Amino acid sequence: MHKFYPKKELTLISAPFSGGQGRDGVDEGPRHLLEMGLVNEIEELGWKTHFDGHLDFPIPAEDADIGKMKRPRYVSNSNKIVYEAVSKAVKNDTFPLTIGGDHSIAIGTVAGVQSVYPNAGVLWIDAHADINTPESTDSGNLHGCPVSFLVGLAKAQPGQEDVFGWVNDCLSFDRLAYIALRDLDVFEKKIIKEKNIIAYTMHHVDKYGIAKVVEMALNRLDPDGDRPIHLSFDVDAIDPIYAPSTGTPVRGGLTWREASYLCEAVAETGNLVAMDIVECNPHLGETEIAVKDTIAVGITLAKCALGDVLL
Ligand SMILES: NC(=[NH2+])NCCC[C@H](N)C(=O)O
Ligand SMILES: [Mn+2]
Ligand SMILES: [Mn+2]
Repeated sequence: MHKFYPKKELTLISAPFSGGQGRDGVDEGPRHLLEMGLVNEIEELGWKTHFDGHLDFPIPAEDADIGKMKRPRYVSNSNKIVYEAVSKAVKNDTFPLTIGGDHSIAIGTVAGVQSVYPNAGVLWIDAHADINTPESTDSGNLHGCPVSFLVGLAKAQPGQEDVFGWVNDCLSFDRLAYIALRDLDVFEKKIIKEKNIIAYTMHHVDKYGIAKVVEMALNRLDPDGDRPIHLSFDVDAIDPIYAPSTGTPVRGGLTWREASYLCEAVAETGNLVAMDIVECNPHLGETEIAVKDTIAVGITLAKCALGDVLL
């Protein structure tokens, strides 16, 4: 029996949002995941699935940059909607599986889970750390910043409109762990070291193997084995050989099986309470097969995390 969701019910939250970065198409990710049979695959694993349709994110009439931040009001308002959907799902004792959309939507998913499980740990699987602050970001793209809002590093500057004021430092540094990192900005490296954030790069995956890395990450994130775990999975953690259709691909990533194993191992803890699958962009990719592969790996990750076993 599932520790947190004994009814084995799931709410599929579709967040077709692309405002956290500049490339069109990532908002089409959810539609492709659904068309390739995501719901059916989940239900075959015995999860009763609720799906109320795609979330709708109104575009603000006025949305000037704030400092370097692009589309700050759009990102903030949309995340409030994601937050409500996720916290409602958890309160109804249904597993929130959120499909994006770009990774900025994890502001809402993590804050939503934390509102019900304030001791939950977050496993952030990504080539990137997404912990830039509105000051440290080079790109101004908020999908590179969600973690900084969650851990309270991002603060509105004097005289600036505080559009993200509602995200109140819900995550402590010791309840965050990274796996698959390989493309960090200077500030991100500095803050990970300074705050002693649990972080396993691809170097560690090479050195210890994925099984040991997941074990070490979980032991540090959840020393007593009783913490709810939120898995936030950016498909660019996976090598572009397997998942090419994503906005910021980085070579040298997880293999298909390493990514699947990671999800299986998290499922085995029985403590998984929420999952995000983000950054599938069906507009990117050289061929139709490239797009299909990327969507297929997204579906595989969900299945593995929801308890699918090979035999
Ligand atoms: N969720 C992502 N794919 N993030 C990529 C972030 C890239 C870069 N670090 C930035 O701040 O813009
Ligand atoms: Mn990311
Ligand atoms: Mn990434």
